[in-house]
Amino acid sequence: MSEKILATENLTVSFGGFTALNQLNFSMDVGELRVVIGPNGAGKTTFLDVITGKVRPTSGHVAFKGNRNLRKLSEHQIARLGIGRKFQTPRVYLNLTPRENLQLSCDRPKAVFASLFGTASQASQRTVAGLLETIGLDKKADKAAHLLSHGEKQWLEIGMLVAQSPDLLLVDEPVAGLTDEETELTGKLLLNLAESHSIVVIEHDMEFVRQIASQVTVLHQGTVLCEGTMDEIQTDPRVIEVYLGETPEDE
Ligand SMILES: Nc1ncnc2c1ncn2[C@@H]1O[C@H](COP(=O)(O)OP(=O)(O)OP(=O)(O)O)[C@@H](O)[C@H]1O
Repeated sequence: MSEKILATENLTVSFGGFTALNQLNFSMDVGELRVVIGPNGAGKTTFLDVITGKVRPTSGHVAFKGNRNLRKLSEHQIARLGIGRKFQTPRVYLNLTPRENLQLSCDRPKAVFASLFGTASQASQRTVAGLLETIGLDKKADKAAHLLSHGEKQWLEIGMLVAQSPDLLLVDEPVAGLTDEETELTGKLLLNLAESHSIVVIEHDMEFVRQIASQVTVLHQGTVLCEGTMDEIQTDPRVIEVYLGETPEDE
């Protein structure tokens, strides 16, 4: 049996009387890139919130690398176990350069001191140089981050997450507000990272989902409606019905 990086078991989250996640069972293998889609309010963000410890499950479990005891851990402790999350809006230090942002993310908090005093180790300098190339910002490495486009800031933040060597990357709507060209480059970046990371991507842009996804999970009313390849889910009558009789591209 293949090793699971992430598994949820009958995961339920209720906010007062409202059930945002309802007995959700989900699992993915180590090294997998999984895209999670679903109509507005399906529970996608809550799903990420409960994995990262921001929201506590009302019942059920989240297991990360086989560890079912996440419930007792703080958000910070869960992050340190190896889960990195990319929020929709980039959170980079705008007055620092991409190189400095990445240096700060490598091996915190030691790197804060090292990068402030210009003494980053050769190993961390090499890691940063490699990351700058991976995220396509090597030519803009030493310009202030506020001069970057929205897409470039998104890539920088993805690079900052990768600098912390997470085992699992959670990426929430990475192409919202990006140009078509930036969207395509983001897809290439995620596919490149997927060669060495396990990644969950939440996304609405169906063309982008088709570009990156081999396996798609459709959430609806807090539970898994179906899973499969993009071709399988796009022709699944349940998915078509959930998207109110429209094709998922219209979402
Ligand atoms: N803290 C909260 N208190 C009450 N209800 C909440 C809370 N957080 C989320 N919800 C509700 O839970 C449901 C699922 O929300 P969630 O944000 O997870 O959906 P989503 O699939 O990410 O939607 P979208 O695509 O619109 O971002 C929504 O109806 C939302 O209003």
